Amino acid sequence: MRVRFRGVEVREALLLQGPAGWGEFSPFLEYGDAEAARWLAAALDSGWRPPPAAVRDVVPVNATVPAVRAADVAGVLARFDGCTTAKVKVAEPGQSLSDDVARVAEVRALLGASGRVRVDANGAWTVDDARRALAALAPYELEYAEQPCATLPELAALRVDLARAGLDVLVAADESIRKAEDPLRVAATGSADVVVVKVAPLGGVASALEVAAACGLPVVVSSALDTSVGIAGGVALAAALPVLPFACGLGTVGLFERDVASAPLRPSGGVLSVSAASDVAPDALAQCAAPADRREWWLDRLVRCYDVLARARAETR
Ligand SMILES: O=C(O)CCC(=O)c1ccccc1C(=O)O
Ligand SMILES: [Mg+2]
Repeated sequence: MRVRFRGVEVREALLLQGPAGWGEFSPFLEYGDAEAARWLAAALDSGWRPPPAAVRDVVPVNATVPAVRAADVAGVLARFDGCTTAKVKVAEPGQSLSDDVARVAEVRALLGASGRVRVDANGAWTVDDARRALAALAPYELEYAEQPCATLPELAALRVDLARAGLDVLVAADESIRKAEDPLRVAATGSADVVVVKVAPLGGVASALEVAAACGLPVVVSSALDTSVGIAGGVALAAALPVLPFACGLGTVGLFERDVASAPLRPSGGVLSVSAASDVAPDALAQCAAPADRREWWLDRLVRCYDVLARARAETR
């Protein structure tokens, strides 16, 4: 990583190659096998099943701004060519609301009035914190706040509070979709206006497409900090959605120092092209190769997660 992002400084991924292409298995290191197994289902889906039919040629992409100092915002935005929407991380542990306000103000100043700015608190705020923070951020006209609070009842309560306070900011659900037993509860309980849909944690493009359709809410496709292999899955999902009202969080290859593809899937002119082939390049792969002990760790994890999937499939038979 160029900049530390959600505590990650080195991003690790296991890539596998199937008859339909490459697949990425890169659950975060702290995830247990049950959660990581869904990411494996996505990798297998990508390697063994062709993507769904695309209904668009390009996918608009947002810049992703980690919880950096305001002075470092320009350098981050420069890595997202032509992106006029930015997602800004807020509520970082150890930082204060004034850090968030300064970072968001800088993003708004650099994007100008026609840019779109959203924030992501990763569930760190209470309902009161969120109302206070979103009031302080109101001058910067946010398009939405992603996972402002952790739970569905809090998100639902916040939506009511924001409306009462005349604060006109949409609430988006991310963790409440990707880490939930039942991702459809977000929509069913009126807990969000927008849903963030990620291919890997939802078990693949086909199942993410089903979740998106069943939610019946506007969808933003976002990355899980994937290599170009995983990003290609996000692009396939975004390309297949009947409507795509927001820029997608698929520009994150720009946060990496290196990537595994010959032509890394980084946005140009604010978009990713749906047809852009991104072949895994042997020399790029070699440059990203993990040390032997990490390789062993990932292969063990792969075997354990495959076992989780195989057992789940045997049960449903
Ligand atoms: O949405 C984006 O702009 C990029 C993706 C992103 O923020 C992300 C990437 C990996 C893990 C968690 C998150 C997140 O949205 O919280
Ligand atoms: Mg998020």
